Amino acid sequence: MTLNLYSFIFLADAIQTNYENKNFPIYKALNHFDDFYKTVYGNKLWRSLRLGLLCNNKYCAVINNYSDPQSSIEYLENRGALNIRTLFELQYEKQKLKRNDFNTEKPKEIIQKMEEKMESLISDKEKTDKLSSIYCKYEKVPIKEKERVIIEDEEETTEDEDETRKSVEKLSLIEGLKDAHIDKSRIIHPKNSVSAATLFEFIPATQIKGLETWISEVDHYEYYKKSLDFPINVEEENYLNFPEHLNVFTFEKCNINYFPKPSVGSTGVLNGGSILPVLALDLKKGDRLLDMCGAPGGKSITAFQTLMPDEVVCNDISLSRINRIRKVVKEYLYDDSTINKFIISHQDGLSIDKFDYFNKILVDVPCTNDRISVNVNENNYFSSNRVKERLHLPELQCNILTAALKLVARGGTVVYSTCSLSPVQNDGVIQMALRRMWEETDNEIVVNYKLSIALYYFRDLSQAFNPANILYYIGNNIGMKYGIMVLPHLTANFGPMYFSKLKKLK
Ligand SMILES: C[S@@+](CC[C@H](N)C(=O)[O-])C[C@H]1O[C@@H](n2cnc3c(N)ncnc32)[C@H](O)[C@@H]1O
Repeated sequence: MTLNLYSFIFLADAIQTNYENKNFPIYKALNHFDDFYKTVYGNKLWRSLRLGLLCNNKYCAVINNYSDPQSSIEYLENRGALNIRTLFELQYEKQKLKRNDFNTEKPKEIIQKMEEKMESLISDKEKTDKLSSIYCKYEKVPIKEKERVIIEDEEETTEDEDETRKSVEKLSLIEGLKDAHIDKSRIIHPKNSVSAATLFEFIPATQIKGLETWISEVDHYEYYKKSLDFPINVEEENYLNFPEHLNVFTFEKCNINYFPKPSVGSTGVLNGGSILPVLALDLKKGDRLLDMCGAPGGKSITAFQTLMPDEVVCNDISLSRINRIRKVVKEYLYDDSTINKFIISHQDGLSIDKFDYFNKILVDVPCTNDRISVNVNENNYFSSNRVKERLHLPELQCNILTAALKLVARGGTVVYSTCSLSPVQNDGVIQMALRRMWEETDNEIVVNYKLSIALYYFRDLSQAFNPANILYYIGNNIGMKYGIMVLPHLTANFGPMYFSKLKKLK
């Protein structure tokens, strides 16, 4: 099914009724995000994200190599689904040809052929833009009165005005930095890593302790924004090793087809953004992977399906969620020889003490899970009995990430991810954890900048994840410093999914 205006109106109508009761956590969550994310993303982008969050999200199907992969692949291909690996490979090949030998006739022909092939696979940009403009104007989901007035009165900003605003923001950041006390003697690997000034400017989570009642997330964000700085010039790696045995299918932009219910064990269906943090792990033969907050197991199982790691430990603190992993594993990895390589562990991630054992750690931390928060009342972080827990999330996230950075073997990689749009839970936590590592250990950690975008220096999205733009709506100019963000969008309704890659040099 291809998305058109009518399906959009239908979707928007369907979601309206859920927001009538102001005591519902989903109403509170939406209200909170309206206040906070408008200041972060700007009114126009937030309205588009909001609509994406409120509509059905898009999925990916991961082929189970322990079932009958070939027939599942054929089945999905016949339904018009795309293998994400094929898209990555095509796009990389194109990039390489353009880079290496752009002047000879042959590569040009090949590039043209590839472009034709890509065009036949993905929707044309014109269609996507048209759709975006339709749903950005269409507002059916309730919004607060004061905001409604602003929206109605608001004039659209022109591109020129946007550029001016960006350069003013950039200038004020640079000005702010001039005043900062920079102790240059403490800067490690100035080219590759985070400067001391950056680390020390950020408000530590511990200082927020006890002040939750009066530091709003918006103020926290303002504080954090001040510490965005410095241009980075590193050798970039341009290509990602897409594991050859990992087959993940989805539909192109604007196509909102659903996957049919798979026969048990043949394919696993997961939120489409989830595959990207797994790819960021860059799994190699012999790796030992710890998925520190692993339940219900979607990412662990995807990592296992690469057939690369010697061992995958899927850990979680919650027994009920651990039981869910057990069920999923029974369905998907029923081969006894594989069970020994896929280990389920039930403990607090903070107390795991197998130091220097794992060379890859995934920390998919508990977070506000924005899509769930605005759609499901049950067990919602915005219910009144979970306020404190919610406000402590960045602190918990920072503790878990710091524990993973301490645990991972030297030379190893930690990938941090959330499904929140909040910069405090994303780049903010990375920055807090880097600061703690700096203070508490002698380790040298670098954020893998090949994966990051620095808005204020207009660096492009890294080459490595460039092909993902074909399927996902990736936030290119949204001020992300340490990671990549998949944004919800009606034409590609994945995410939100933020991920960042950190390496322990020594
Ligand atoms: C976002 S979910 C993980 C989803 C999972 N990675 C997947 O792809 O299916 C976060 C998980 O963190 C777990 N968690 C929270 N605190 C934890 C801790 N201290 N140690 C380990 N797990 C924790 C929660 O129980 C929850 O299952």
